[in-house]
Order: sequence, then structure tokens, then C-alpha cells
Amino acid sequence: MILKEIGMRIGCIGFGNMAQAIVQGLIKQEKIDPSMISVCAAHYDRCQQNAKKYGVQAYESSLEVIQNSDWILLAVKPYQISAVLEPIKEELVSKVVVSIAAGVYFEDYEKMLVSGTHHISSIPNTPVMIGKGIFVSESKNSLDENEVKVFEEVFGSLGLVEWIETSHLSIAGTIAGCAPAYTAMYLEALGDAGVKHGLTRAQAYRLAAQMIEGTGSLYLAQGQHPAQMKDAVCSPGGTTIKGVASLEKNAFRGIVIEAIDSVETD
Ligand SMILES: NC(=O)C1=CN([C@@H]2O[C@H](COP(=O)(O)OP(=O)(O)OC[C@H]3O[C@@H](n4cnc5c(N)ncnc54)[C@H](OP(=O)(O)O)[C@@H]3O)[C@@H](O)[C@H]2O)C=CC1
Ligand SMILES: O=C(O)[C@@H]1CCC=N1
Repeated sequence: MILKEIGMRIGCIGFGNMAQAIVQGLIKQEKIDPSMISVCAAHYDRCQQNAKKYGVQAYESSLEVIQNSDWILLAVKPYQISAVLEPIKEELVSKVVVSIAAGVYFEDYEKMLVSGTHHISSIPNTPVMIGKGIFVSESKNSLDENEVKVFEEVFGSLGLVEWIETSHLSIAGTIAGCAPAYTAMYLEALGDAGVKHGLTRAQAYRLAAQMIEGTGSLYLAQGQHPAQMKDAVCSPGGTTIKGVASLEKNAFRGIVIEAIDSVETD
């Protein structure tokens, strides 16, 4: 489904890191012509500069974005949602609202939007930019059957659309949405280790990134238990098991779980 063909226009209220990642992804996947995307942000000058990078249209107000769009991506910080929606909620009744704000779900929007507004809460991650992302999407939503189909086709072109019950949305969003940061830290750490031992930084990052992508893809292709994947690398008396022992000594898995806990108990 190419949005141009069905005449669907997308508007972004908030055009920061995540909205730009989605817009880049949609343009890269040739789902939509940039001319059909409208955006606004708090600072118009910065928004104009960012819009120019992708060839999309920047507006000064969210009202103009809504007037020029069919689907609205709500991409401001979670704590700003309520204030941003209040003056425009009447205009959203005939639109489809897609929220990407972490922690703001169906029941919250039922209180903030006009009754009957079609809306869905979804937590994406930055790899949507290159079609390898995730949209953790709340099963409970008020889209009609056709809109759900469009949602799955359009945002599914940027990666995996995973439907999740509200009670598990937060943890799913943390694994999918926050962990790219932790994975980037792991990438950086492997890069530092490579450099420490003589690789150029570029080589070290290239090797580490390909390894991370390959390991994830291998799991997705075969569904092997991660422990089996680990065991297949550890030759008896070999090199890998020494690193495994060191990671275990430093509670590698424990600190990862603790990091996720710290997000969830916030
Ligand atoms: N970054 C990520 O990886 C992920 C982010 N999210 C969610 O995406 C949302 C945006 O996060 P992120 O992109 O990281 O944040 P950014 O700070 O990068 O972007 C926030 C955007 O909101 C704009 N903004 C602020 N106030 C208003 C307003 N009153 N009206 C219109 N626009 C406004 C800002 O404008 P200006 O730049 O001019 O200040 C900016 O463009 C959050 O709700 C977050 O939870 C979800 C999953 C992953
Ligand atoms: O850090 C944040 O708040 C956002 C939500 C998920 C990823 N980034």
C-alpha cells in the first residue's frame, strides 16, 4: 500500500528524534511522498530546518498540520501531551491519532480526546529509520478494521508491529524502545575494547555492529534458545568461555535486568 495512491497524508505534532526517524523510514520505504507529510514543533526555525532535510512541509501551528493531514502522529514528550491536545482535540475527531509517547495509553487518551476519536498508542524505536524497527502497539485502540489494516501495512513497512495488551505495554516498550540505547552502549564498549587492542575505531564498530545484527537475525531465523546460541560459540577450553566467565563474575545478565527494572519502577 503506497499512501500516495490512497491519498493519505501524515502530520507530525512534534518533530524530534523519533518523529524524524519515522518520517525518514516512510520516505526511504517509498510509502509516502514527502509532499504529503506536514510537521510542527515548539521552535519553528528548527522545525523548518529539519523539515527541509526530508522535503516535508513545516507549519507554525499544530492546527495547520491537522488541516493538512489525515493521520496525526503525536510525537511530543509524554508530559506535554495533555496541554498539546487540549486546544486541538475537536479538530482531531475526524482524524486517526497515532501516539508514540511512552506511558500514555488508550484509557489516558479516552480522557483527553473527544469521545469517538480514532486513536492508537504505539511505542516505536529508532531503527524504524531503516525499516528494522518495532512498533509495540496497544491491542486496545479505537481504529476501525480498515484503519488497523492501514496501520499494519504502513508502519509494518518500517519493521515489526507487535500487538501487546495494555498491562504489558510498558515493559514491551522498554525492551523495544529503550534498549537501542543500551545496545548502542554495548556497541561502543566493544568498539573501545577493539581499539584498546589495536583495531581502528571504524573497524571495531563495523565488526561489532555486524555481529549484533547477525546475532539478532540468527535468533529470528532459527528461534534457538539464547543459551544454545551461546554454547555453540563456546568451544571447550576455548577463548569465548573465558569471556563468558568474566561477564558472569560481573553479573552481566543481572545488571541488564536491573537496568530494565529501573525503567519499570520509575
Ligand atoms: N527517542 C526514542 O527513541 C523514542 C521516543 N518515544 C516517544 O516519542 C516522543 C518524542 O520523543 P523524542 O523524539 O525522543 O523527543 P525530542 O525531544 O527529540 O522531540 C520532541 C519534539 O516535540 C516538540 N514539541 C515540544 N513542545 C511542543 C508543542 N507544544 N507543540 C508541538 N511540538 C512540540 C519539540 O520541538 P522543538 O524541537 O522545537 O523543541 C520536538 O520536536 C516521546 O513521547 C517519547 O516517549 C517513543 C519511543 C522511542
Ligand atoms: O527515553 C525515553 O523516554 C523514550 C521512550 C522510549 C525511548 N525513548
